[in-house]
Amino acid sequence: MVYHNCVQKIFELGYGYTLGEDVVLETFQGFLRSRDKNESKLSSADERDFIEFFFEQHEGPLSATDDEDDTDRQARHQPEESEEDAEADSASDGCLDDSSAEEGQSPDQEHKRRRVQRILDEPDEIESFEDDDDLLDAETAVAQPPKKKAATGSHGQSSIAAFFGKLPLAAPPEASYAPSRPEVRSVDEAMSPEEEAMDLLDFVNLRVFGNTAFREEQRRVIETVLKGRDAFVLMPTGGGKSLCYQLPAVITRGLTVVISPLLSLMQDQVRALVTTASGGVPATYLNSQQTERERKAVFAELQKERPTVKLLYITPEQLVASAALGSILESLQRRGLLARFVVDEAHCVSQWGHDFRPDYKKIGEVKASKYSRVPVLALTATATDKVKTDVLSILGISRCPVFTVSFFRSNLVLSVVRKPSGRTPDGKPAELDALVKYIKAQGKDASGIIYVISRDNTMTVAQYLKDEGEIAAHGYHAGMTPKQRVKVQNDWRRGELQVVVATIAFGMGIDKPDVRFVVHYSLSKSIEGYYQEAGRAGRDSKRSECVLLYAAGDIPRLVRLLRGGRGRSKAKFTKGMELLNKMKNYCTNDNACRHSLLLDYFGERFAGGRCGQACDNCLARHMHSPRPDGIWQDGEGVGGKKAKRPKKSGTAVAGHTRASRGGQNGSGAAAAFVSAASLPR
Ligand SMILES: Nc1ncnc2c1ncn2[C@@H]1O[C@H](COP(=O)(O)OP(=O)(O)OP(=O)(O)O)[C@@H](O)[C@H]1O
Repeated sequence: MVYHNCVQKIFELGYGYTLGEDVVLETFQGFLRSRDKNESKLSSADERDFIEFFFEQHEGPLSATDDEDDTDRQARHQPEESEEDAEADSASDGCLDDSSAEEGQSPDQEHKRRRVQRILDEPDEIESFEDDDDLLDAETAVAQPPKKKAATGSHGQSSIAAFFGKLPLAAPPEASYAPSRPEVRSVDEAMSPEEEAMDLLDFVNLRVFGNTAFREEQRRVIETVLKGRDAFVLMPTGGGKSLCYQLPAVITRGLTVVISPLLSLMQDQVRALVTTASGGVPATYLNSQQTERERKAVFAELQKERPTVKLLYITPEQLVASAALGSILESLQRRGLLARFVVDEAHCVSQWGHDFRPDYKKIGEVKASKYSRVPVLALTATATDKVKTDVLSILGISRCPVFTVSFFRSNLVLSVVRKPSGRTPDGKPAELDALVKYIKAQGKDASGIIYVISRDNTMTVAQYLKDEGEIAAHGYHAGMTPKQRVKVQNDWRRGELQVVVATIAFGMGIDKPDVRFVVHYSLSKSIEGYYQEAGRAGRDSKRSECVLLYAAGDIPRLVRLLRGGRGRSKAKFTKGMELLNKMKNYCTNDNACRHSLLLDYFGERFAGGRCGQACDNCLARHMHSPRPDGIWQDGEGVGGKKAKRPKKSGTAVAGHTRASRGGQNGSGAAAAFVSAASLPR
C-alpha cells in the first residue's frame, strides 16, 4: 500500500512518466535499503520521506538558493526562445543517442537519460495526425493515417496506442473507488473487429477512459473543442463534464490547463487520470500545499522542450499571480504547445454563482491580455441565466457555442421530510434516532453523505451514528487538516466508512460513483447549493435517494449566518435571503414535482411537468397505483397536507417522504424513513 501511494504521488507530480515505473521501483527499493526496512514496516509517515528521497536521487539535494522560486529565476535568466530555435531543438530531440551522452555519467544517470529519450520520442506519433488544420475530425484522422510505423489497426489509433502503450502502468485504482466498468484492455493490445470499426473518439473513450459510449452532448462538445473553438457547457452534476476536456487533451498536441477552484478537486482529478484503466493519462497539478521540491518537479516537466504532461490543474490564483507559471505558459504558447484553457466549475466566475471566487473573475482579463488566441472551454453545473450570461461575458466568450444537457436526473429520488423533533419513548433525540434507522435500512453497503450546517454538528452527528447505530461514520469540515480530510475521503471511497457527515466543504469534486443516499440534515442556503450537494448521489446513474430534512426552526439559524458572515454587506444579505427564500419555497411545496421545481429554478422547462415516480410529491399523487415493492406510510408532507390512504388494503404504495404525524415523538418519522429503503431501485 505504501508503495502504491508513493508511486501514485510520483506520477501525480508528472515525474513517473518521464522516468518510468521501474526507475520509481528501483528508487523505492533503494529507499527501503537506506532505512533498513522492508515495505511492511513502512508507515504512511514514510511516504513523504520517500518523496524527498526520490528527489534527492533524481534531482540532487535542495541547495540554499532553491528556496527562491526556481522557475522565476530561470525565467529571468533564460533568453527568449525563437520559434526557429524551438523547431531546431525539437528536431534534435529524437537524435539524442549514445554519443551525445555527457562524459562521466554514472550508469544510473545513463539509464535515466535513455528512459527520458524513449519517452520523449513517443509524442511524435501523436503529432503526426494532429498537425491537420481542423485538428481532429476523427473520421479523417482514421482515414488518412500518417505513414510512420504501421502497427495494429488504423494508424490514428495505433498512434494513440503507441503513445499510451509506452507509459508505465500506474497502480490500479482502489477497488471500491473504481466505477464498475467493462474490463478495459490496454491501449496497445490488438483491436477487436468492433474496435477496428470505431472512430478515434470512440476508441479513445473506450481504451483510455473505459467508457463504452458517450453520454448526451459529450461527443458534440469534444468535436467542437477539437476544432479549437471556445465553448460553454452546462451539464448537471455527475453528467460527465470532465471527459469533455480530458479526451481532447489526450489527443491534442500540447498542454491543456485546467483551472479548478479546489485543491481536493484537482488532486482527485489527477489521481483518477493517472490511474485510468488504460495505464494512465499524464496529468499533474500545482497548488499551494506542495513543497518546493514538488513544485520544482512540475515546473521542470513543463519547461521541457515537449512536456509529456497533457493536463495541468491549477487554481485561478496561480494563473493570476504566479509569474513563474505565466512565463512557462507563454513559452508554451509561443511554441504552439498551449492547447487550451479549461475553466472548471465556471459558475465561480460569477458573483451570482453560489461559489463565487474573486480570483476566478480575473481569469478573463489574464486570458485577454496574454493568451487571447488560446481557446477556452468553460463548464459548470449551475445554469441560471444570470450566471451563464455573466460567465460568458467575463471570460470574453459571449458568442461561443453553448451546450446544455437537461438538469433532470431521473435516477435521483428527491424528497423533503419534516424533521422529527423531541425525544423517542426511550429518550433518544428523535431526529438522530430516525437518521440511524434510515441509514440502517439502506443496508451496510450503501454509501452516503449527511450534510449538516456546522462543523460541530459534523462531529456530534457522526459520533451519534457510531455510538447508537454502529454505523461507520466520520465528520468532515474545512477546519480539519488537509491530511485528516484526505484520510476521511479515502476511507469513505474504499468503503471503510459508510457515511461522511459533512459541511458543504465536502462537495465539489466528490466523485464516488455509488453514493446511494444524500441526506440534508438541514436545508441548504440556496437551490444551486442543494442541487450540487444532492447531486453527489447516483453518479453511476443508479437509483439513489436525496432526502432533505426540513424544520422551520432551521431558517432563523441560516438567517443569522447570513447576517453574521464576514464582510457581509446589505446587498449580500438581501441576495442571500432571496436565495434562502427560494430554498424554503422548495421545501414547503407539497404538491409540485420536485424535479420540475429544480429545473424551473435553472430556467429549464420540464417536459410533462412531472417526474412521475422520482420525487415524494409525484409518488404521493400516485398513491392509488399499485407498486410492486413500495410500502405506504400514513403521514403528512411538510406543507401539512395529509397523504391519502390507498383504497385497496394491501396495495403497496411508496410514500416514505411524507413525515408521519407521529413526528412529535419521532417514531412515525423514523418509520417513514425506514420505508425509504423499499423504494424501487
Ligand atoms: N461516457 C461515459 N460513460 C460512462 N461513465 C462516464 C461517462 N462520462 C463520464 N462518466 C463517469 O461519470 C462520473 C461523473 O463524471 P464527471 O466527474 O465528469 O462529472 P461532472 O459533470 O464533472 O460532475 P460535477 O459537476 O459533479 O463535478 C464519473 O465517474 C465519470 O467517470
